[in-house]
Amino acid sequence: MMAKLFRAVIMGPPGSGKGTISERIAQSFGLKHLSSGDFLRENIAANTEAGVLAKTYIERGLMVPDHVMTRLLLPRLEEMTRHSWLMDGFPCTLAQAKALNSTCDLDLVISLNIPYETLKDRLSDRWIHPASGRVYNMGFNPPHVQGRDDLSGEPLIQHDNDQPEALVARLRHYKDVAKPVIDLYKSKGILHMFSGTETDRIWPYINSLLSTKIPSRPETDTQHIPLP
Ligand SMILES: Nc1ccn([C@H]2C[C@H](O)[C@@H](COP(=O)(O)OP(=O)(O)OP(=O)(O)O)O2)c(=O)n1
Ligand SMILES: Nc1nc2c(ncn2[C@@H]2O[C@H](COP(=O)(O)OP(=O)(O)O)[C@@H](O)[C@H]2O)c(=O)[nH]1
Repeated sequence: MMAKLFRAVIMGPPGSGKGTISERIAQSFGLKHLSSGDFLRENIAANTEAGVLAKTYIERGLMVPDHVMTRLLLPRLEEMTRHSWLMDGFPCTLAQAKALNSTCDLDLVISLNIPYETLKDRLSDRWIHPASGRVYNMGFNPPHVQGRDDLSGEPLIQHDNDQPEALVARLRHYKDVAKPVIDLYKSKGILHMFSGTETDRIWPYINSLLSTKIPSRPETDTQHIPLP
């Protein structure tokens, strides 16, 4: 018999560790990690209609509008009816949360609450391998060779909007748009908030929460199937 499917969302401001923790969850529990940022970048690279549109916003440092995000993400989730997944970076707004609600029932929402100073330090030190989305931090998880991706050896880059000047505005925006989303999930009784300054100290709590919700690794046999 197939294990019950499990659907979760991870929320948090830029730099809060969504990507890092999502990778740990995917590894430990066999959920598929869906990253809205990676998905946007794939669509931009493939020049899809929605990708071309999304690019015009991202290039200007703006959030992609709700209707573009939902048009991109919801069909993808509908293809995932037989998978357990963890979504990172979507929903960002109440409109996105409502659209997601009409597509599927979430089991759990993780919200990361990390102090501003910590976010600032982490992001100014964040290096990314653009092709894969692999993320490094010069202190926390440095690449084996400085400035190079561990697997491909290709150069790492930094995002301009990870620098402190852009961060204050990004955080303010996150707080404004995330509040009603967090309230919605709180009212549904599925929100779990984690606070702290170190991923390694938060992780054991998330790990034990998920262990109570996902008794055995679901879909261990399908987790390596490439994304549809
Ligand atoms: N629901 C979403 C998710 C993402 N984006 C946009 C804003 C980002 O600039 C871009 C890339 O998404 P990422 O999640 O990869 O962006 P960051 O890495 O900059 O965000 P974070 O720092 O939160 O990981 O897509 C958006 O408009 N709406
Ligand atoms: N110093 C430090 N860096 C961390 C920690 N957790 C994550 N990072 C790094 O902080 C940056 C932001 O993390 P990321 O997972 O990309 O966050 P996201 O923006 O929420 O997806 C990355 O460079 C991570 O490698 C931590 O506990 N300490």
